[in-house]
Amino acid sequence: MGLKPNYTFETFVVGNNNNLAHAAALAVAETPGHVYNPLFIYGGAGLGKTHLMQAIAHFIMQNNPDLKVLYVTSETFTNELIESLKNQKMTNQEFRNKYRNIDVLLIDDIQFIIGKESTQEEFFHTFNALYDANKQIVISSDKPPKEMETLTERLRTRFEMGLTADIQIPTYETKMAILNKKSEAEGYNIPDDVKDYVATHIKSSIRELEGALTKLVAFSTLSHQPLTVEFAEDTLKDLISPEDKREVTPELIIQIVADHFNLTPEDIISQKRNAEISKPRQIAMYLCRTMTDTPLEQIGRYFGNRDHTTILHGYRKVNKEVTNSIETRSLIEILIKKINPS
Ligand SMILES: Nc1ncnc2c1ncn2[C@@H]1O[C@H](COP(=O)(O)OP(=O)(O)OP(=O)(O)O)[C@@H](O)[C@H]1O
Repeated sequence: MGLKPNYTFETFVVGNNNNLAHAAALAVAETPGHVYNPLFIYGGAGLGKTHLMQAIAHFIMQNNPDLKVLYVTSETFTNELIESLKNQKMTNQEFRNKYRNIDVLLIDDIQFIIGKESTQEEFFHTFNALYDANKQIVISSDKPPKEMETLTERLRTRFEMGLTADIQIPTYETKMAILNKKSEAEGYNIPDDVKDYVATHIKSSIRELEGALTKLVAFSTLSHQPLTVEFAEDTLKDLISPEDKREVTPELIIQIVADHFNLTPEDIISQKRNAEISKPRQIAMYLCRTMTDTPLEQIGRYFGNRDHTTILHGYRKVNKEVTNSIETRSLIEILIKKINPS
């Protein structure tokens, strides 16, 4: 049934992004069919749904070996259903026996069956047969039942009958704990500042977090280079996607421009007209126009409710200087690097 041996509760790091899902999974594993039925776990890609589902399967198989446990992806369920309808490999009766004569059904990535009517229909009957016999059902999905648009109402209400638990994006602390656990398990020796770099820059998926760690260790071993933050920056530049970089906003630009000229953001947005302030202010306006998609009216609001024509004037003035003066050009380049360091 394709279980990964290391997808157990022991290797699963609990953080506040997944503690409800983890507690529910453990409760279900300890007393299948008696607590939350079905248990519906949802969350984004690579956040640990499969790991948790398989941990339930491992736990039950170890502690309750008489129970029949079946873990499948909804893709396998669909493919086997199609085969059975065509009477290939298995008959429809064999299909039903396989999915109904069990004590625990764990079905991963249910979102793949929801667009297909005949599969939904068959799953509906499978669900009812198991549920009526007090058998445990665990389902995972990338979104909660209420957001699954093509799901039939009768399946939606069934999915919501037990407990719905989500897994969120991990916090920095959870990511560090996962990196530590994984390094320990694999015998990696990774400096703390490198782990900190990875945990700070990989934001949305634990799969990517693990991938980054493996890549760093492999590349540093192969190239005989020490594992430093600089090495990590260079090696991981393709993995760190634009959305993982910090967002450039007018506020950030105003802050950085103010810092650069030893001013405060309040100076920049003030009505003061002396050149030491008005010049940096126009540079900030220029950078807001070129580095963000914020409309001029909105930029005006960031600059103490100035009119959009004032912003446009500031932008044009600096733009002209950028074309004509090397100093202004290099100043702008420095500021752009400070705003968007990668
Ligand atoms: N809390 C955690 N502790 C330790 N490892 C974790 C944790 N969460 C996820 N992982 C690891 O991250 C990787 C991705 O997890 P998994 O495959 O379970 O994600 P998923 O949510 O099922 O993703 P998908 O929706 O793409 O199927 C796995 O190697 C898993 O072991």
